[in-house]
Amino acid sequence: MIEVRGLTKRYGDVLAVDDLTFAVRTGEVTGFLGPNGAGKSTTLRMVLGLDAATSGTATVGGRPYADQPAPLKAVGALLDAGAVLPSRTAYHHLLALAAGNGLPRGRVAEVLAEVGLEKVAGRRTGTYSLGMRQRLGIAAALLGDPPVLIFDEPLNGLDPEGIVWIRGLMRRMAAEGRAVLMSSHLMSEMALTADHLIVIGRGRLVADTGMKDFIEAHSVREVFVRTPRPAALRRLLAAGTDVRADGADGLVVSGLEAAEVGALAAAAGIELHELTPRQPSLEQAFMDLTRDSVEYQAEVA
Ligand SMILES: Nc1ncnc2c1ncn2[C@@H]1O[C@H](COP(=O)(O)OP(=O)(O)OP(=O)(O)O)[C@@H](O)[C@H]1O
Repeated sequence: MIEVRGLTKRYGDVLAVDDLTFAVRTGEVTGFLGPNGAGKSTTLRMVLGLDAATSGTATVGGRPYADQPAPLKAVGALLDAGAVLPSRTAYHHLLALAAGNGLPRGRVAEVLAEVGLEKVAGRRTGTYSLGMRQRLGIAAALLGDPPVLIFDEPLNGLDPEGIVWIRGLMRRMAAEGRAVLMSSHLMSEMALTADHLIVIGRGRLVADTGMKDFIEAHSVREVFVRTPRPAALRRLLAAGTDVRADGADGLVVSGLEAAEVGALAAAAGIELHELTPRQPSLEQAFMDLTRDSVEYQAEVA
């Protein structure tokens, strides 16, 4: 439903998006990941016709955004939740959008209910919190009941209840057969929400793969083990195994399963107080994969 082919954007000397090709399928939530400055927002702006591509194409449902006869019915997007007139009420903001796009007024009440803003719909948006503005932006995206939804950092400013709500909304929109593309830097939430991932770094495609495959392919399986004799266990495990200390009596072992570590320790008579396989995380996989394409980085101990 969203197709990006050879998409490139140059700002002077900066190659913000570099020959990017990917597709976003219906019935799935696709996570759009990349370090700061990777080119995510620039890509989304080009898909939505807000920025002209230097070369390449981006289409939604087979057409460039500019050629959509009814854009809000083709694609709903939340890019910048601040882009609302502060003197307008949420109700009038949505009503103006509906009128301008030939949508029935009844949709306004429906989407306000969907995002939980009915009670505050008569307030000026200038008085809204960031989380309320995010919800209003999502209401606007849903107004035309589009088959394609694009959300740039929709979790910004949302409280824990709001984050869980977004997760449910995205999953439901995908289950209804829509294509949902969402960017976020919150990896734990992305891991719970997305089925598929598009990862970019310095404007280039780094990965286009299923969530599970991505985590498995880019993370190392580790086992945490606690013992009163860490030095003895370490000597035992040394050959071919990567072992590092974690606290006074803990070791993190990669390259062996928990059962193998347990068996080796038992055979040598080394007492264990804990033996825990560590689940590989999206965060770790993402950081390992994009380490070389991070532009702005502080040293992390
Ligand atoms: N209007 C512009 N003029 C010049 N350079 C720009 C412009 N917009 C973006 N860039 C540059 O293009 C690159 C990609 O920026 P973009 O905002 O698309 O990244 P991003 O992946 O969305 O980052 P973040 O995660 O920080 O939001 C950056 O180097 C940025 O400085």
